[in-house]
Amino acid sequence: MELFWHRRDLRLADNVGLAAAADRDTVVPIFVFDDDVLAHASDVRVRRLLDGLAALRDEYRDRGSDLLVTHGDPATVLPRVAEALDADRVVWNRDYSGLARERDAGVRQALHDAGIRREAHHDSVLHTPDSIRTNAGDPYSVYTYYWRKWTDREVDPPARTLDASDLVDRGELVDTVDALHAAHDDGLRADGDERRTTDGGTATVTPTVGDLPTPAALGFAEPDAEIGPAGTDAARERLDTFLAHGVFTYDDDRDYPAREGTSRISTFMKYGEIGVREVYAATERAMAEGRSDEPDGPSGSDGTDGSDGTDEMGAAGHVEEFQGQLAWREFYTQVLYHNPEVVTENYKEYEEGIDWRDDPEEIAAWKRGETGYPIVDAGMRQLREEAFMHNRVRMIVASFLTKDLLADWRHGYDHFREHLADHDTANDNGGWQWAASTGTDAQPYFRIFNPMTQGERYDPDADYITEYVPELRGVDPEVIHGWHECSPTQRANAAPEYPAPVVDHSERREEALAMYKRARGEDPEE
Ligand SMILES: Cc1cc2nc3c(=O)[nH]c(=O)nc-3n(C[C@H](O)[C@H](O)[C@H](O)COP(=O)(O)OP(=O)(O)OC[C@H]3O[C@@H](n4cnc5c(N)ncnc54)[C@H](O)[C@@H]3O)c2cc1C
Repeated sequence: MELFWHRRDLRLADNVGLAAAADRDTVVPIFVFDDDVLAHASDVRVRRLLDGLAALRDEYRDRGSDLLVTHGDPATVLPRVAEALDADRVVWNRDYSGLARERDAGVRQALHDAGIRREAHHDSVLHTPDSIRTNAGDPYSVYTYYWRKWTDREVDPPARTLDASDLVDRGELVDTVDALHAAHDDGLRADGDERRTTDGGTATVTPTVGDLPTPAALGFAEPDAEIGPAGTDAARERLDTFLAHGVFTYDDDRDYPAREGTSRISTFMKYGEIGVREVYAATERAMAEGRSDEPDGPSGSDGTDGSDGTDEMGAAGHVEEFQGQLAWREFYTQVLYHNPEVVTENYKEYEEGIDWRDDPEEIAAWKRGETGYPIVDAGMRQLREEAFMHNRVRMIVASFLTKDLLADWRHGYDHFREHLADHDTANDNGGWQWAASTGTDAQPYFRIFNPMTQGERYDPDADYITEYVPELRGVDPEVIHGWHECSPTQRANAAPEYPAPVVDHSERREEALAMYKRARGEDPEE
């Protein structure tokens, strides 16, 4: 029997490590609540994780098995459980952040010391972080070049889905765990301290069969945000709906937050409830179907003339654009893998360092969604309400924090980390450093989003804005997009509850340029 350690791969389909274990022997799956990981978690993400685990456990139960659940240091728990179950091997899928790699090295060592075989697989990306490098052998720091190689590579098909015959029967699991508990109680009588975790907590090291803790038991509260459904079925439903319709207009719609123009699969991907090979294979099928549906035969990003009613890009081109987002995810994964310090440090250093203004009141107004810049406030409120924010709006609010409020990107990253259900260290950090002009392939420092024109262009009827900012409902979109130019009386007449802009964009733009010039060691007056 093999013990499979689930982490960010809460699924039985297209799970490389799980399938490899099942190809050799029957499998017992386990999830370990690790205090070191929980120390970086948030109410939103703990709730979402528990929902994902419940869906995973139900899939095991549907197959006559169950998920073992325990709490403690994996380096202590896993050898102990593996020994108790007499498992031949402990198997997991790799995680690429610095913290995860440190933890995994500790677990590998502990298993080695206990004489237990162990095996780690690449699973969460199509192409491993080390596999795509420049011709000189360096990791890529510019996405466009990375993408060219990424898109040329062969892709593995989805790994097989486990069925009941791959799994240890639930009854057997219950008996084994009962025996473990009995042995544990003997141990408790012997030394009285067996149930304590390495950091002195009160975790139950001995696993339960499928019992999930409440957020409170893990030290977290129920979040206020409405978090969407979890699990592989929900992920597939979302993806299928998107690939049947939205993907064929992806490049036209993806920047408009009021349209359902993107897949919204990021949270499922974050928890690994759908495998990336499965997603990719589905996009390839959509691409083939899109091509065959086009009246004049295949077309792509090389272009049709649009005269036949298809848009210029062609259906396949839209699908390829969507695949490009999967490549962004892998691009940022390899950035984090090769530069684990970016979690707290600028990727791109400025000679003199950036002298951020960091005004606490302005940052607080940004967090509350009360900056008086409607598109920014709508995004910040969507984040609190849905634990999600549209990509275009993430870029706008990130630019606003760093280049209008002149606040360090780390304030924004921490806030997103707390509130986003799809928070992914690599993507979140990559997005923030891009916006702050400190990252790989970054937005040049002199390119500064104008929040009013962004709102006007991407939410012309203010549908997105008024969905999340009720104070502006019923106000003419022109007034909304011109809010910064309105007089106090006009504002009081149109939407008395909505605040005036906290800063003047034009002034702050100049200050931002000067701040970055100083950071570059240049004279801001020149
Ligand atoms: C400041 C900032 C912070 C961000 N934080 C995160 C984060 O914590 N987690 C996260 O998954 N994405 C993050 N993104 C990227 C992007 O905003 C989200 O992936 C996207 O909005 C998710 O919606 P979707 O699934 O509908 O995307 P779609 O447009 O349907 O894209 C499909 C998938 O591709 C990936 N993807 C799309 N855009 C990007 C991107 N720019 N970078 C990396 N991967 C991408 C995601 O896995 C996404 O689910 C951030 C972007 C910015 C600017």
